[in-house]
Amino acid sequence: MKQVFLESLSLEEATKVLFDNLDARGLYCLSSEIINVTESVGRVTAVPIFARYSSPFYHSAAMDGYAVRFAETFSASEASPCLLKIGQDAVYVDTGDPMPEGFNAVVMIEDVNVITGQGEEYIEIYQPVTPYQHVRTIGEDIVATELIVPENHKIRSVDIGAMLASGHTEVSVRKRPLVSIIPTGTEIIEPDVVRNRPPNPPEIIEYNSSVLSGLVKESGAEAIRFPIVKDKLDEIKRSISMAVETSDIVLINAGSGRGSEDYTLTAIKELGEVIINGISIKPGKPLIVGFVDNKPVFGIPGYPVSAYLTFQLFVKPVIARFLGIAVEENEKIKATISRQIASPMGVDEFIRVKVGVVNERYIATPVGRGAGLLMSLVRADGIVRISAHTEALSVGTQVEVELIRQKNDIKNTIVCIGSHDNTLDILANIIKKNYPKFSLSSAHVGSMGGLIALKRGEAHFAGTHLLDEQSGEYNIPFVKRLLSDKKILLVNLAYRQQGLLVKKGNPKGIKGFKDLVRDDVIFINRQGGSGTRLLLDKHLKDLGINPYTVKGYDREEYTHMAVASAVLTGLADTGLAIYSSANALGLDFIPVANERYDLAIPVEFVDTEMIRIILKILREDEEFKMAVESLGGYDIRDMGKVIFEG
Ligand SMILES: Nc1nc2c(c(=O)[nH]1)N[C@H]1C(S)=C(S)[C@@H](COP(=O)(O)OP(=O)(O)OC[C@H]3O[C@@H](n4cnc5c(N)ncnc54)[C@H](O)[C@@H]3O)O[C@H]1N2
Ligand code: MOO
Repeated sequence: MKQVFLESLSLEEATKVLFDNLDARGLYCLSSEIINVTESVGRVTAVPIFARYSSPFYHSAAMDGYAVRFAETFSASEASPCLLKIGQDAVYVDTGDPMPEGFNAVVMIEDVNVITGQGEEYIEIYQPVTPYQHVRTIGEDIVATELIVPENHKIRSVDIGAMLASGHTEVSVRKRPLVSIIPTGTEIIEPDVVRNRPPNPPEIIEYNSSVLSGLVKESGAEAIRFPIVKDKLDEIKRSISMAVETSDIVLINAGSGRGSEDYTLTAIKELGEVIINGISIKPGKPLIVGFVDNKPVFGIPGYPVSAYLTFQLFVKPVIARFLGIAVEENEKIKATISRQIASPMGVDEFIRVKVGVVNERYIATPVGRGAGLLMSLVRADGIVRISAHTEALSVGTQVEVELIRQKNDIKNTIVCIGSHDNTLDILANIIKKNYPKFSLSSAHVGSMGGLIALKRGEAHFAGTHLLDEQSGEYNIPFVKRLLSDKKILLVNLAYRQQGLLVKKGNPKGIKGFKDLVRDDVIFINRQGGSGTRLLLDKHLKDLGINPYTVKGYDREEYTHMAVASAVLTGLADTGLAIYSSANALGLDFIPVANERYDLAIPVEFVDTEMIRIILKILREDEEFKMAVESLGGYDIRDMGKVIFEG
């Protein structure tokens, strides 16, 4: 059965519908269970915990020394010390010892002088002792009956200590919600299958259920992963029925769309009731929510980012409700957006961003937007919500970013915006390995985009390889022109070979740029403003080729690897990219130019720890040099050398 309509609710409407339904169905906190206090970290108390005993529960010595009766020391002074007989008027105690009966103060061992006379030992005290000096009195820490932690409190290690100290060995906690996760899809295979063979089309390695399981555990619940279910209505219904019997919440992953093999909606409808069928958010639009046997059942969309977001927005709050706690919110910061983002009206869009601190401003750079791009989440530092009423965010707009990484990590992120080069990944790894406090974030917007980012103060450095048509000189003319108001240091990273990538064996017999106009040759281009694009345009111009006679000239990719991948998968016959990308994917390479790739660094940053680390690696790190050379196609003779300063 094909279902075409999505009655999309807004995020707020959908949230209200869900929680109203939970209210109406009487679904609040789960019941409780008794567990050992020692195993209770992370659990949520179901009752308030009051101290059974005081701590300490007897007066005890707080210091090593002598227990005394303070009244006997009133007259003590330097000139006439008070003499107390050990064993009678002074009793030796160690820290923590119960105070001997009748004694009410302790003098530290370093403040007395022990003297011997007539076979007896005495201590000399030089000043009066105050009542209960250096004595931990009963209940100093915890007084019997006092509240240790309230109900609905997430237990931390220190709480465990206080519960034990006050006489509790067991604690009543909320049951962990059991969340069943059912991956669906005829094309989905268990990850183990690819241990011994590569995956074949149309297979997809199943990973969403593991991501969701992790999120479930992080939210304080327990995950039960069901076996993969094929796209068959009966099988899906059977799994849901089993799941609702044993769990509190059910997640069905994929099949929430409206394709011919998407059965989630029908399955929930036939077993129970659907309350939400689509929401106006992106990604995550096809979310389905229903109830089967009074248990919430979520149809989580198949695309990984959609799955992640709908979990965070809808499932996590339900887990929190079942646990009786408030949803833990991530920290939010204000940041300046470094790239224009258009967003459809009427839809709340969630953009993943990288965040860095440049010149004491938070800068947010969007990463890939597709709902299928799991790496956009792996790379992201935060998420920006673009409201349904906003059509576009222009460069420089202040936005609120919900952080999904620690603020401190973000402060120690070295921000590189500019041209893409595979060595930047190696650099990122060496930085993390040798200087774990720091990390490198590189956004690939092309050489020109990188220089513009430096101009706007949005990056610590930019990778650039811009060939000036007139002078034949790399980078310097562009830095002078675009960054005339800034002092810039150009430091060489490497010389690298650019060339045409073709499938192994060069099936179309491509020899050079002249072949790009052939009818049977489809090209894949790089985005405007990238150095590679300028290189192509210069060569086409020199050869008198009109770019629009090149088929595929208007299809743009953002990285060398994306070009290589387009050639490998047959989306294009050829594209211009660096040798290492051909090498990485086993493509043939027709060299056309040897270009200089430099790092443009604003002089104001040269003395920062971040840039000192980068320069040190370029100049001294043998491991880095070897790794770059092993990529192939790089000449590192000038690596780390200052090419220009001005
Ligand atoms: N004609 C339309 N097509 C689609 C629409 C639409 O409105 N009209 N919406 C798109 C959106 S938005 C989403 S999101 C997806 C929803 O897809 P489903 O929930 O039906 O999921 P599938 O199509 O079965 O799978 C999509 C995709 O997700 C990956 N996947 C699925 N399960 C797993 C898993 N367990 N582990 C890893 N990856 C998984 C896989 O790449 C699937 O290809 O529909 C769009 N289509
Ligand atoms: O809305 Mo879908 O969830 O973008 O991927």
